[in-house]
Amino acid sequence: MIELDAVSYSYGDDSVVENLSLSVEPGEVVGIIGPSGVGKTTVLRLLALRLRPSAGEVRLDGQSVWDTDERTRLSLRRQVGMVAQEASLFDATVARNVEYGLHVRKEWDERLRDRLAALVSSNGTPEAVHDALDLVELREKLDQPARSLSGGEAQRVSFARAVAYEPSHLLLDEPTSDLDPRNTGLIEDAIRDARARGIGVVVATHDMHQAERIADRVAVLLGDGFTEVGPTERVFESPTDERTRRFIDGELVY
Ligand SMILES: Nc1ncnc2c1ncn2[C@@H]1O[C@H](COP(=O)(O)OP(=O)(O)OP(=O)(O)O)[C@@H](O)[C@H]1O
Repeated sequence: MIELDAVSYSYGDDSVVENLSLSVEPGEVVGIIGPSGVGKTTVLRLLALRLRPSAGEVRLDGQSVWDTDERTRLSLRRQVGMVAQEASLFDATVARNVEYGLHVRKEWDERLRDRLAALVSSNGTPEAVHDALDLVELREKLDQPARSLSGGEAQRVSFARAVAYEPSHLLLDEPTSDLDPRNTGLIEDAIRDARARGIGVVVATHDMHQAERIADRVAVLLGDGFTEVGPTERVFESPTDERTRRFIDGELVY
């Protein structure tokens, strides 16, 4: 479980979020919804253990991440996968791109090296790569150069790369913002599959309908903090906070 406990963050003197608390359990999808520029990416980077909060505590499985030494923190960080808003694939095949996540782990983790050796299938591509590409329905593109993919396919490969090394948590920043309905549906299905595998998923989105479709719980980020965190249906149907209600009803314009 990842927990933010009364966390604040500032870029220089500019405070972005204050006193945020949120926990993400294995096997649940949490939606972070809020208008553009409110700080959703910042919250994801705090959850990804990449930004050190200016106040408060970030814990992974009960361990206070910023109170450990750097080596421990790096190993904790490798348990958390993050997919940025823009797909950033390198100029190689789809399979090599997905394998990349495995190699990063492999360098640092001897146990995974052994496991990978056992998993390599007959054509030399680790089974985890096939499996991850199946999740986004792109196995047939294994040998295709990544540069030849459509935008939607590239997003799906980025997703596959992040799940390939089986993170305990997966953080997705606007995963479908530029995608057509079919690619959006495929990514949303892959999110549900990741949840079924026990991964704790966080999706930052300004698309409230998407949050309604896929999130078990939502955290509504307005101003410098969460106005409300709770089960999706309850928050959408009967928000307890007046600002949440106005945001959901489209009355709050940013
Ligand atoms: N590296 C940075 N240095 C200074 N300010 C930053 C930096 N990154 C983000 N900000 C500012 O912090 C605020 C929150 O940004 P953030 O990217 O977290 O918002 P967001 O909700 O993810 O936005 P969007 O939905 O448009 O991606 C913005 O005002 C942004 O300009």
